[in-house]
Amino acid sequence: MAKEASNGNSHGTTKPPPTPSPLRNAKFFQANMRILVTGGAGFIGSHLVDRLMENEKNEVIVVDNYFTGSKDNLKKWFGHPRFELIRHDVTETLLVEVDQIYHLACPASPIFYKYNPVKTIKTNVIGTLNMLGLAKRVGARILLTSTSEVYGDPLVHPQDESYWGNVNPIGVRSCYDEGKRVAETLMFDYHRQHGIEIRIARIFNTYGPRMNIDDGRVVSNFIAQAVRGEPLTVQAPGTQTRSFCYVSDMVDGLIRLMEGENTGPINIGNPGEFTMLELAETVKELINPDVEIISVENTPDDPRQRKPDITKAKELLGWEPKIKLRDGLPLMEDDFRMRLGVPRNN
Ligand SMILES: NC(=O)c1ccc[n+]([C@@H]2O[C@H](COP(=O)([O-])OP(=O)(O)OC[C@H]3O[C@@H](n4cnc5c(N)ncnc54)[C@H](O)[C@@H]3O)[C@@H](O)[C@H]2O)c1
Ligand SMILES: O=C(O)[C@H]1O[C@H](OP(=O)(O)OP(=O)(O)OC[C@H]2O[C@@H](n3ccc(=O)[nH]c3=O)[C@H](O)[C@@H]2O)[C@H](O)[C@@H](O)[C@@H]1O
Repeated sequence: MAKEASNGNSHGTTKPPPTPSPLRNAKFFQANMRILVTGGAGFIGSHLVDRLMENEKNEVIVVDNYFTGSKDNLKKWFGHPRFELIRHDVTETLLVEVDQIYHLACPASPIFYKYNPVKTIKTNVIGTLNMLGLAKRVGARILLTSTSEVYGDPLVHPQDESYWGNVNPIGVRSCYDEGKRVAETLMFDYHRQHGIEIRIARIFNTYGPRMNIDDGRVVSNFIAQAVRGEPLTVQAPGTQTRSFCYVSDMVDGLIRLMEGENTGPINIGNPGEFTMLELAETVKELINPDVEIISVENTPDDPRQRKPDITKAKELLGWEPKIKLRDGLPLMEDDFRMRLGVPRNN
């Protein structure tokens, strides 16, 4: 029986997890860890798959509907005997036999999650329900990639995991932030009611190679604009802050959370905090000093400040980010220049 450590968030009596498949004790049992990654063709998911595939004991199954992800992100694994890719929408049930589930499937960029808000909420609620049902049937441990958006426009700064948030339930971002809040609730209800082993990561703004060029998120926008020689569009007022985590640090944090004994929720992010104006100035200085910085209209309910308190991640996972923004941006620039076909001048 797997031990489930409490971290103070796991209220009430917890049932033991369901018995894993009898194959686990079979004579010819193959010791590989079968890992499902939903949303594995996306930005963070594909980097996670790369890291999981480095371990020869892992078999990785990706399911994705390619709404914002792309097969291109995974092409180096096509044909690999430990890798499988399935076109599937998580709002439909899925029958696979796995030991762990990293549940990432959900559009993450505001322009994409607002494009079809009803589908976004279905993905968060029905998709998470389906993955929890799968975890229950096969006795798998499941990790949800939740978000700092569960804190809404936070009135507490920096945000620690005990803060319940300040979220507009009927706004244009609600399909995503309220959707993730329900997904977290479902995770804890399955944990308490059915003994499922759960892990919840609250991810703060993550950036790195493979983000969609027209993704709409701020780091990818600014880098694409700087590489193309276009003005950097700072949405007003520009004093709003974010904290940016490089994707390799994020993947490391997610794997530590999955492998550790704490349910979470645990903030995973880089506490270095920047205004959007500071970010634009840094991108301009590092990538293209000739570009202009302009102010453009913002979207409703944009959080005014965001910075993770990562005390819990440090203490419980022994994790903290290693890559500073000034070191991460040039790594992303290389990838964007290659995909945009714009070489460096020097
Ligand atoms: N990148 C960030 O800054 C950030 C911050 C907080 C939380 N997160 C969370 O991390 C996860 C991954 O984010 P990302 O930045 O890699 O985004 P992404 O858009 O690149 O990846 C999401 C993936 O999920 C797939 N997907 C979407 N809906 C699906 C559905 N119904 N069925 C199957 N697949 C579906 C997409 O096609 C895509 O491949 C998301 O759950 C997101 O909410 C990301
Ligand atoms: O980390 C998180 O929890 C969340 O962060 C982001 O949401 P957001 O912070 O709004 O991301 P961006 O769209 O990159 O916006 C960041 C800031 O940059 C500003 N911005 C964006 C784009 C742009 O061109 N210019 C610009 O100034 C926005 O107004 C906002 O204040 C992600 O897109 C969510 O998926 C994720 O869950």
